[in-house]
Amino acid sequence: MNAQFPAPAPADAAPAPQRPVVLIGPMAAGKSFLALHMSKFYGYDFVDADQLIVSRHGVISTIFREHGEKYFRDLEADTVAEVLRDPDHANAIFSVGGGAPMTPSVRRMLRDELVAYLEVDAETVLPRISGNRTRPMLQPDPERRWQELYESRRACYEELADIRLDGTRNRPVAEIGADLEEALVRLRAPRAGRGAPAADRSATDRSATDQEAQA
Ligand SMILES: Nc1ncnc2c1ncn2[C@@H]1O[C@H](COP(=O)(O)OP(=O)(O)OP(=O)(O)O)[C@@H](O)[C@H]1O
Ligand SMILES: O=C(O)C1=C[C@@H](O)[C@@H](O)[C@H](O)C1
Ligand SMILES: [Mg+2]
Repeated sequence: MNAQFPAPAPADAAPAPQRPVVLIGPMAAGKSFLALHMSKFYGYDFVDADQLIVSRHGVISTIFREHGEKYFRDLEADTVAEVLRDPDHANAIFSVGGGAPMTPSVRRMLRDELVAYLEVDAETVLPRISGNRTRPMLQPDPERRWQELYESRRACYEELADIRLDGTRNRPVAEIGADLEEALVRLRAPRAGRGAPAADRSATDRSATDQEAQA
C-alpha cells in the first residue's frame, strides 16, 4: 500500500499535479487490454512498457534469448523510469509487464505512484496462456509456471496496490474499466477541509484519512 497517495494537503493548497496510473498484475491478467480500453472509453493516454520495449529493442523472447533476463529487466526498469518522469504521460494509464514490480528499483518507484492491481484467478488466465511458446517466463510448462509466478509475486502486487481491481471470473473489460474509473474519480476528488465535520466528508475522504492515520 502506498502511504503517500493521496498526499495530505491543506485545504488552500494548489491541487497536486496529475500522475499516471500504473497497472500491475500477473502475466495475461489483461493489463494492456484494460489500459487500451481506458484510453478508448475514458480518454486516458495509453502507455504500455512491453510495447515500448518491443518498439525500441525488438520482440521480448529474442531479447531474453540473446541477452538474458537481467538485460530485459534493466531495459524494463529504464522504460518505467522514463515514462514516470515524462510530463507528457501524466494522464496515462500505464500498463507494465507482470514481472516489472519484482525489480527493486521499479518497486521503489511504484511506492510513490498511484498503482492499480488487476487481480485474476487461474481459471480466467490459464486458457489465455495455455500452450504458449513465446512468453519466456512461462516455458516450458505455461500453466504450471504461471501459477508459480503468481504465487511468488502476489504479495508484492498487494503491497503496492492503492486500488484493487477484480478481474476474476473472466469479467468483461468494460466492467473492470468502470470500476477503475470510479476509483480514480473518488481518489482524485478534492478533499474536504481537514477541519470539516466528519459528516461533511465522503466515505472515500474518511478512508483516506484513516489510511494516513495508519501510515
Ligand atoms: N477482461 C477480459 N476479457 C476477455 N479477454 C481478455 C480480458 N482481458 C484480457 N483479455 C485477453 O487476454 C489476453 C492477455 O491480455 P493482456 O495482453 O492485456 O495481458 P497483460 O496483463 O497485459 O499481460 P502481460 O503481463 O504479458 O503484459 C489478450 O489476448 C486479451 O485479449
Ligand atoms: O511476468 C513477466 O515476467 C513478464 C511479463 C510480460 O509482460 C513481459 O514483460 C515479459 O514476458 C516478462
Ligand atoms: Mg501487457
